[in-house]
Amino acid sequence: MSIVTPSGFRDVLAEEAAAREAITRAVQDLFASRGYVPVETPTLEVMGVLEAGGRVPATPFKFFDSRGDLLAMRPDVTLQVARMGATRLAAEPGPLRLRYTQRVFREADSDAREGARELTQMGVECLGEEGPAADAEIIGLFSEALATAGVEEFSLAVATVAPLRALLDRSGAPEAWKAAVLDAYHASNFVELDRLTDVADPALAGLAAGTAPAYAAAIRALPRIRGGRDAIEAARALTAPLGCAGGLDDFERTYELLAAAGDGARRVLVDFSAMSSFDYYTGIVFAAYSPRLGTPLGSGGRYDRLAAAFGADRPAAGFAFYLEQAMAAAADGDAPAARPLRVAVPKGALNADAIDALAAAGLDVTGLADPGRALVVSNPGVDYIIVRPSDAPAFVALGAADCGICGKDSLLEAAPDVVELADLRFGACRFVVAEPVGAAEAVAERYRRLGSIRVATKYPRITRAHYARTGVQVEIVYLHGNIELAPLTGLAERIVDITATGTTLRENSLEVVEEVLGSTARFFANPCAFRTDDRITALAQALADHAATADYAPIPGSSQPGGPAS
Ligand SMILES: Nc1ncnc2c1ncn2[C@@H]1O[C@H](COP(=O)(O)OP(=O)(O)OP(=O)(O)O)[C@@H](O)[C@H]1O
Ligand SMILES: O=P(O)(O)OC[C@H]1O[C@H](OP(=O)(O)OP(=O)(O)O)[C@H](O)[C@@H]1O
Repeated sequence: MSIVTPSGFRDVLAEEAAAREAITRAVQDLFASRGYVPVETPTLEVMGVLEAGGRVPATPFKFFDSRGDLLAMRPDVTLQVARMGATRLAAEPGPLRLRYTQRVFREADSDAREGARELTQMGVECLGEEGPAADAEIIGLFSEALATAGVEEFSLAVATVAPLRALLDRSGAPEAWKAAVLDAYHASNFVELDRLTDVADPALAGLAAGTAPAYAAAIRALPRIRGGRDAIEAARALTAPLGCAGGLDDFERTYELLAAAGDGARRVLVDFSAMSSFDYYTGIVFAAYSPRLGTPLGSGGRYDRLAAAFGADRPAAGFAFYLEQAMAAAADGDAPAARPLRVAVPKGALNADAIDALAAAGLDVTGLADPGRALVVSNPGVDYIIVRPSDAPAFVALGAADCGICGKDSLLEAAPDVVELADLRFGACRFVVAEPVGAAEAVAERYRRLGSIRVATKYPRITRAHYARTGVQVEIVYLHGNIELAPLTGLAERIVDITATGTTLRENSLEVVEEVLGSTARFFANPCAFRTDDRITALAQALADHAATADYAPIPGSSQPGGPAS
């Protein structure tokens, strides 16, 4: 027997437990003073209830009970409160102001780190109220709660989903295109959003058929709008001519109420990219970011239609934040505002072009091309962190770097929570499936006989996704390099690997049997850094401007110069 806690779970000892208790009491007292009453929700929820809300956060613990119901340990409390409001509280006239402190169970944030799987959420839900005053109450209370928890430095990125929903509804676009746009929004993938909204591109012929170009252009521009009241004006100027500005008047009124409350406006940043990973929100959405942390403190929004999914129509809004995140953000340390921008720079094949691009974007790259054995190069205003390209996503997602550069292949493989900001167009290569020349019959025979083929790769996630799409059974052999060796030595029948010139395949008598995807280098940022540090947006723009004029080789075999990955 191993005498340890399960992965991602831990004991909390007295000193920390006392601090947690004090913060919890202070925050719950604040909620109580505003008329919120306590509720508790069950640890387990029927999976179908969680799924009724749309996208659910990954929950690591799902199982069938003795009655055959599929249950999950709650990954979120809002869905449960909406269910409660639509069932046992359905007859209560309301408005209902509910507060809670609950443990939630989540899959660790990334493959790169085995994080906590049990976290403490504190939050409120207000059922039965709507309009700007109700929205301002919730956002203002969120700000006060974080301050009460000891978080001094944070910003609240606030938006409304109303204009995006209206643009999508009126765009005339096929459902598949709308779903792809929402996915790009949810993933904070500006590069993919730009690709999808380039509806004149023949490559999108089927997916975007019938999409009105003016709506596509507005959908592309909207998430780039951020600022104060001027940002609301800009969103109105963009969407009103298309009849999609509904909801912005209320949003502006909410902003005014927050501004009148003083503290609110100092913290609030209007940012139309601030779409949460949940898609049940119908009006305001917001998330709190600390410049000290790589992941948000918490988030919330208005979800008027969620209760309807459970059979009762009732407007609702709320928020929740993580106690553990608030305590980490409140910890002492250097004020990050004054620190240099930390950029993860790939060594290897992408290094020289990355340095040229950063120099063209105006950064001081002195010493970066020849750092010797140094792994960090510090110049005025910027620290370069020299990483293996496949590690760049982890450094940025976990907040050790503010932003970075690596191939789209490395991003797809790591699937990190980052904001993909620019296609830098260098490092063009393509992923292919290859096998020894003349082996086709033997591979087909093996598949007939055994029902699967062995595929060697350095990219198991990309490979698994490709075969899931094509419906072929494979056994993945994970290698770290010289993948071409696998079929030559009998370790596997095929490989999934990068090719650029095709020389390596040719010299090892391998031929391409399928195309998987194309890849170019990307500039990407930590979501918190992106929303708290303006230098990142400026750098992304400068890098994109440079990429637009630079003369890079296109993705081999692609008609689009430096074209995007699929
Ligand atoms: N032959 C190639 N031509 C063009 N681009 C390439 C080629 N091979 C790789 N790339 C691109 O350059 C990136 C870095 O490649 P490099 O060979 O430096 O990485 P690596 O040594 O394999 O590092 P890691 O093991 O961290 O992935 C790849 O992720 C891909 O985006
Ligand atoms: O089509 P080509 O221009 O010949 O390029 C293809 C080669 O480049 C990459 O290897 P890399 O240099 O990254 O080494 P690795 O095998 O160690 O990953 C890839 O894995 C191929 O081996």
